[in-house]
Amino acid sequence: MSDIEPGKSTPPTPVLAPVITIDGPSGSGKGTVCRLLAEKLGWHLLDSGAIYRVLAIAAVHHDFEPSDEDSLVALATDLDVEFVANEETGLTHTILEGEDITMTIRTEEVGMNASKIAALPRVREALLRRQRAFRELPGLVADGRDMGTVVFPDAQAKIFLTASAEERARRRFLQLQEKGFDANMSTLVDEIKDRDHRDTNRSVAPLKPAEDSLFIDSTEISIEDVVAKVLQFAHTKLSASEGKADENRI
Ligand SMILES: Nc1ncnc2c1ncn2[C@@H]1O[C@H](COP(=O)(O)OP(=O)(O)OP(=O)(O)O)[C@@H](O)[C@H]1O
Ligand SMILES: Nc1ccn([C@H]2C[C@H](O)[C@@H](COP(=O)(O)O)O2)c(=O)n1
Repeated sequence: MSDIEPGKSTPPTPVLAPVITIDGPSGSGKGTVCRLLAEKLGWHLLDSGAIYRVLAIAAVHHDFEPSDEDSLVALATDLDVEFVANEETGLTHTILEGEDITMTIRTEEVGMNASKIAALPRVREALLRRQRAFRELPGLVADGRDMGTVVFPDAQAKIFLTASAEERARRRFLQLQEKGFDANMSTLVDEIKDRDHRDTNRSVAPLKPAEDSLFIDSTEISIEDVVAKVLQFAHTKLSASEGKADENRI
């Protein structure tokens, strides 16, 4: 027997927004490339690293140890965070428990703490729904470590973006100098390698390329060329997936 009552039409199937994922290690350019891509396409943007960073700051505010999984899961579940776009500055402000933490979330120290709590399986689980809620029409560009492997395994186009540790440290060095901070190249290389090791070797959702991803090494490629490569790949994949959807409809 059919579930549909006579005279009533079939309810429309909800349309899942398309997703482009860019995963990769710290400083490979994911954030920059995702932002440019989202602007070009007019799509939403998920900076998943920012969520782990906010949680790391909240943990310090609440005096929780990075190993206190129960407390961190509770904090992650009810995390009081807002990402507010400022049209004038073009900046997205991060507001945690009413406090603007936009300037503090980008430090290496916060990145390292985020990497530590991100290794806890139940913390990752608690943040899944929050990340998936960013998937809205017309589409989403998602930046992180496990976007293509765990959070959006059905993404239409997956990219793994990397660069040598030395080049990533050099980029971070320039970024810090621009902001007027002191930095030391060899310390930055060590910190980057340390974070890579933790993110790659954790038991849950480790940093690795999804099997169906395009691998780009940006060590010697400009930002503009990386964006062009990603756009070309995404167009091909999105056209193919639209074609498949049409076939299934016939
Ligand atoms: N291909 C590139 N060539 C030169 N500089 C680049 C390239 N890609 C990114 N950069 C620069 O490197 C710095 C780091 O880039 P970005 O913040 O996008 O990296 P990320 O992968 O998002 O890092 P994180 O994961 O730590 O947030 C920025 O200053 C950016 O302008
Ligand atoms: N999808 C993600 C995003 C981030 N993390 C963790 C690991 C990173 O070292 C840290 C900070 O991320 P960044 O802002 O530098 O991209 O957060 C993760 O495990 N999974």
